[in-house]
Amino acid sequence: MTAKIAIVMGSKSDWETMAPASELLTEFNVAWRAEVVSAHRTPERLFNFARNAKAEGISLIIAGAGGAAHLPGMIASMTPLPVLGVPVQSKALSGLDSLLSIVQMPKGVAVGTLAIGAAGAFNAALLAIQMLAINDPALAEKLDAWRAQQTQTVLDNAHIGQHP
Ligand SMILES: Nc1c(C(=O)O)ncn1[C@@H]1O[C@H](COP(=O)(O)O)[C@@H](O)[C@H]1O
Repeated sequence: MTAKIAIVMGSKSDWETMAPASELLTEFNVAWRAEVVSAHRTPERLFNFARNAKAEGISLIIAGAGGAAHLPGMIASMTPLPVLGVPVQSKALSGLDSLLSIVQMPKGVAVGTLAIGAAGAFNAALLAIQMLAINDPALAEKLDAWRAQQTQTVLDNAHIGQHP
């Protein structure tokens, strides 16, 4: 099965952050593939990946990077596919550097930026599923069920305490 979603990251050390995206996609049976692509360390690999992603059947790219996180923006500059950027938490600046370098794109090249860390990666996958569901009724039905279940879980645990 050809991957619909590509999850790319600047370093193997980002996988712990990005893995929740792959887990949610698997839960929804959306085909994905994950790989390390670094704008800084492997610029030619970045170029090849971004230039070929659409022809390879990818619909959407989730790109995570930390620190001087130029990866999502550089991919977005070379492909018409939507790119969702995940700021990976950095040691020196706790991910604020990653967030700002992903979110502050120049007008005309878009990256949809998620929250810092694993929750951002998870939500990137959720957004990707929501986008694919627009033209996939079976996926939309699964998504509705997933959301209803999430709401029910919160309601079941809504009572925190009382006195008397
Ligand atoms: N931000 C980027 C890019 C890039 O944007 O091209 N390539 C690697 N990195 C980031 O460097 C951090 C440290 O990487 P190492 O753990 O390999 O030293 C990672 O969070 C990675 O995303």
